[in-house]
Amino acid sequence: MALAGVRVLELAGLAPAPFCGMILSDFGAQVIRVDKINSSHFPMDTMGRGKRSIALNLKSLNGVDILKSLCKKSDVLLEPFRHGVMESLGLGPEVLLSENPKLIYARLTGFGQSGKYARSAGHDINYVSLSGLLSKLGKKHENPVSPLNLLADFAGGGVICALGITMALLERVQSGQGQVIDSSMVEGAAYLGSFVWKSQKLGLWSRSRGENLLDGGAPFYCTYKTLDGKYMAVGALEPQFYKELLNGLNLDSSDLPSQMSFSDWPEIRKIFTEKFEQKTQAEWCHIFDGTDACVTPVVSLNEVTAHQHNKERGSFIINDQGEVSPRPAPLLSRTPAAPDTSRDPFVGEHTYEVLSEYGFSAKEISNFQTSGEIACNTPKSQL
Ligand SMILES: CCCCCCCCCCCC[C@H](C)C(=O)SCCNC(=O)CCNC(=O)[C@H](O)C(C)(C)COP(=O)(O)OP(=O)(O)OC[C@H]1O[C@@H](n2cnc3c(N)ncnc32)[C@H](O)[C@@H]1OP(=O)(O)O
Repeated sequence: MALAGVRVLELAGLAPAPFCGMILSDFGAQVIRVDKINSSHFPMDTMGRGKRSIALNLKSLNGVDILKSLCKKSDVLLEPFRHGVMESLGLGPEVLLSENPKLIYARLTGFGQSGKYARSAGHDINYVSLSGLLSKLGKKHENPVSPLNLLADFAGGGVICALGITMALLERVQSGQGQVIDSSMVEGAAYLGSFVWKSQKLGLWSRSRGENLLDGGAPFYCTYKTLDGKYMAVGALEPQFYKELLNGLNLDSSDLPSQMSFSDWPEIRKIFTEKFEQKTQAEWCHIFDGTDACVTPVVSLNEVTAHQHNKERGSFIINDQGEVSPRPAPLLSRTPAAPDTSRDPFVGEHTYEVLSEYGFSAKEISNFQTSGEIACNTPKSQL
């Protein structure tokens, strides 16, 4: 796998850093999640795939020293706390990079390491709001709506941070040096939205929220309800594809206003709405599948594995517990990801194993455990 041999320490966090760690693990890195000793055995991290867990009390001097020892032999440290937390633990970048100049120290936060909000709490919706993008999301005359917590937490956070880490790993091959990655979800989300800024001159966003080409305003770029209460997604932007949409709907373009006449969009939408309500989703799929009309079914999470296209590509995987999840993307031809199919680790399940691997003696580990600086949980004790 592409990241085989890369050793990552991921300090346990909420959603973005666990996803970043899971990406690295899916593509072959050895990821050790560092949990608190008093966490529940069942971690909040639902993205522990392929990771091992150690439970370490970072509020103790020995706990900090253990983490420092692990960092000396690691390639990447991924930390998810607000600015200042690592410094107050004595684990700031200056300290860890002076001990291991090759370490890549990735800091995945909402607001970044500087600026007015750097020490403030926040969540995805706050980061997307500050990025400018939330102002563009939602329906006409309604409040902005956040698209689940996908945009900042996962796209602008987990994925962008993983990109930063892989770029830093690549650069390190030449320079032999690590570096600090300041991955702000506000900036990551905004960066993903570069098209929104850079396409303003095309007039794509000149109207109010929900009235533009790609924000639900256009009747040929939105969803429609079908006879059986399901939905179809329509993305027939270009005239040649729009023509195919009209063909499928059995409409004659000469009976309709022009595609790009903004003022006629409500009328066109009404006609399309009435049409789509006349057939079931399966019937529409039968009509549109294999055409260039850019019309697809809105598939639910439960239906996703059964869809023929996804099936043919094996786009979703099932783990040993029968849980469905997306297969890691993208597909690398020679060194594809090979996601682990076993269950996620319990908190502290691998403390003993990992500390032994990193050179601690059985006696030291036992002493740390007795003094509450680490916790070792065995799978047996969880049953
Ligand atoms: C009814 C309950 C409802 C809860 C439901 C929860 C469901 C979750 C579902 C996922 C939701 C995802 C949502 C939408 C998100 O947006 S997640 C993204 C959140 N934001 C970020 O990750 C950005 C960066 N992080 C942060 O800003 C903050 O960590 C936070 C998320 C606001 C949380 O703040 P807070 O809990 O105060 O933590 P921090 O200030 O970061 O400090 C962490 C404290 O924990 C300590 N700590 C850490 N590891 C250890 C350890 N191993 N051992 C001992 N202590 C440890 C740190 O030292 C620090 O302690 P202290 O400085 O506070 O004393």
